[in-house]
Amino acid sequence: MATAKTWKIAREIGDAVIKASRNPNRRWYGPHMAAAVRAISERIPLVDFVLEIRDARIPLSSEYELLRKFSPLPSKQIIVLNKMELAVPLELKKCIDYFEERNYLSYAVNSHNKDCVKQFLNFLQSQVRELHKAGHSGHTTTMMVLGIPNVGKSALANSLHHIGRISAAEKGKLKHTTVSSQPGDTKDIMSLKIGSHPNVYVLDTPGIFPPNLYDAEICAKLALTGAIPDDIVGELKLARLFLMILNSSHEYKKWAKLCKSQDLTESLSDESSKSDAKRKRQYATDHTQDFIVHEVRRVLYETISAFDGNLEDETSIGNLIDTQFAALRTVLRVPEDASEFADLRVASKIVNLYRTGRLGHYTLEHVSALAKS
Ligand SMILES: Nc1nc2c(ncn2[C@@H]2O[C@H](COP(=O)(O)OP(=O)(O)OP(=O)(O)O)[C@@H](O)[C@H]2O)c(=O)[nH]1
Repeated sequence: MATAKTWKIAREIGDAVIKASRNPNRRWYGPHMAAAVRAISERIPLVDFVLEIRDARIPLSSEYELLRKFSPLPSKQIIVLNKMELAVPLELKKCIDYFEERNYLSYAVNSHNKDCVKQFLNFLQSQVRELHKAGHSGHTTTMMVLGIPNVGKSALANSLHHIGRISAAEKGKLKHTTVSSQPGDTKDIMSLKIGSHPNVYVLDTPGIFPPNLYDAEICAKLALTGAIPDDIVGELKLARLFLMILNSSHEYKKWAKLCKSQDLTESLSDESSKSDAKRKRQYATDHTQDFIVHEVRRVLYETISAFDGNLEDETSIGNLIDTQFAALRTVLRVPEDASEFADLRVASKIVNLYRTGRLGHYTLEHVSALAKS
């Protein structure tokens, strides 16, 4: 995953996903996906651009394989590596170079960042101008946003629509396409205007997987990044896989200063100190979440640093993860009486912290692996 190593737990997760995809009661490729594929295939010959959205953490595994099945395809196809802030910056740069060397147009973006979306919009406008110079005669340019579930298609379409250069009257009637942390929530194609003079529209589409998934390692990456519904695998396994990756990476070393600097837990418990009381007010109100993240990082750093087992060995790391789960219960304030579900609650929070980028940057596949394909 983060390295070339394939963990046993990753294979278990991948196998569970493949099994679910073939279970007639669980299959996500149901009638709604078949209908969405039909609707996309009818409209795709009419659009000027395709924006293929991928997850920057898994730039290959999040490929939208179905794209090659549609015909005719517009000549302009852009690979958009979304959630760029969650990936390792150097790996992202290598990935963009990798696509460029193979004559793919690609662009990295964070759909939640206004400046980043503005720059992307400028890039799209330049592509529209190129299209017009090349003889595109229409007054309207249409781009279709495609991708597997949960890669951020709707979030990007919304951000482009909100930031786009459209008239004040139109700004008063802004639309929203559904953004959700659950995969598969976009059900229909929706058109959003992102520019005027000339008019530019994006068509947001439902996320689609191919009917059958085969590769367990790819499926594990899709599950960890949130493309597959969590209940198929269970958050416990996902959290353990993430900790496996974290424990065998160097990311945690960035948190060394958290232990060397003042211990926030101790300082917060010292009610008599005026400055501590001030800090406590700060963290107990608006910054509770920041404080928890700080503490989670500290606990992870300390448990890894104190570990004298083999960080290359899965069974050995498994023991470390057990210790981390126990230590995280306190930090994450999992109530004592919830012991039966305590690990589940810890797991759920760890998965959430990972997916929102608060536990560091992880690119789960590297250009060296891509180069083999
Ligand atoms: N960190 C981060 N999260 C993002 C970004 N873009 C989208 N998200 C989050 O990713 C999740 C999925 O976003 P959506 O826009 O609903 O994804 P989608 O591809 O339209 O999903 P489907 O409806 O399954 O096709 C949501 O929780 C978003 O807030 C991004 O650039 N960075």
